[in-house]
Amino acid sequence: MPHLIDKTLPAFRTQGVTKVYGTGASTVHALRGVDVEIPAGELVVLLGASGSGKSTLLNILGGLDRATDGVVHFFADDLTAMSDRELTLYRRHHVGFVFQFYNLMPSLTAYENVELVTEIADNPLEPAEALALVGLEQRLDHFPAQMSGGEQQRVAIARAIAKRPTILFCDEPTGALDSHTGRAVLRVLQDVNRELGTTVLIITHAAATAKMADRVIDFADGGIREVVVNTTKLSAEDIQW
Ligand SMILES: Nc1ncnc2c1ncn2[C@@H]1O[C@H](COP(=O)(O)OP(=O)(O)OP(=O)(O)O)[C@@H](O)[C@H]1O
Repeated sequence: MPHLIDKTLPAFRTQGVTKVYGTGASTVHALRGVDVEIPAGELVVLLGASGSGKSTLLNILGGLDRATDGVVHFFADDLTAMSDRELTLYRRHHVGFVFQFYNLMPSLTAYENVELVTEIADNPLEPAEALALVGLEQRLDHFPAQMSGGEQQRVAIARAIAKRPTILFCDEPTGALDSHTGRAVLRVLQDVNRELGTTVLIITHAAATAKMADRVIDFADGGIREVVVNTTKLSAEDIQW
């Protein structure tokens, strides 16, 4: 699989992406023909009611799942034409994930949790450097149980960015956090986008998060209801919810 990235192309272009789960009476049409472009380098927020298809699209863009129909381009590469092996390489080289629950190894320190990834990546950040980027340079030797929820989520972000992904996907990254801590986590995601140039996609139920985005994609019933391109953006600390 070629890994040359043509910066003149959008990071993602989808055409007619559908996803159908199940068969017969239990069929669910999770995506009903999604056409969307995500320019490289943007911070994009996906909003929409529960069950509207946001996570399904994120999982398809992230190579965790496959579309039932339609085409997904990642720069010049067609993800929908890739073998399972190629999709694994795509995830390994280009994609970082952050989820609502941090999924850290409880028996490993913050440093060791990040090191698990850097040991198998090409040209990674040093674990200490990744942890410093999320403001945890003082917590390298702490175990998850010794850290707050917001700190654990920042370790999870450090782990995701340590392999220098092209894209960082975040599914409800502040869902388990109070608004003050959530803002600190959003600030880190904003810094990753600005300082590393990583394209960042955030799914959230906190609609105010849209104010820090370059682009807001509003989902409804398996499709895109509206895409708004913001002319001005707020800093994460100025967001209220
Ligand atoms: N593995 C699966 N098997 C069957 N149905 C599924 C599966 N995953 C998702 N669905 C269904 O697909 C639809 C879209 O789900 P999805 O998780 O993408 O929505 P969402 O917008 O991310 O929701 P939420 O905000 O609650 O996370 C829902 O009706 C859901 O029940």
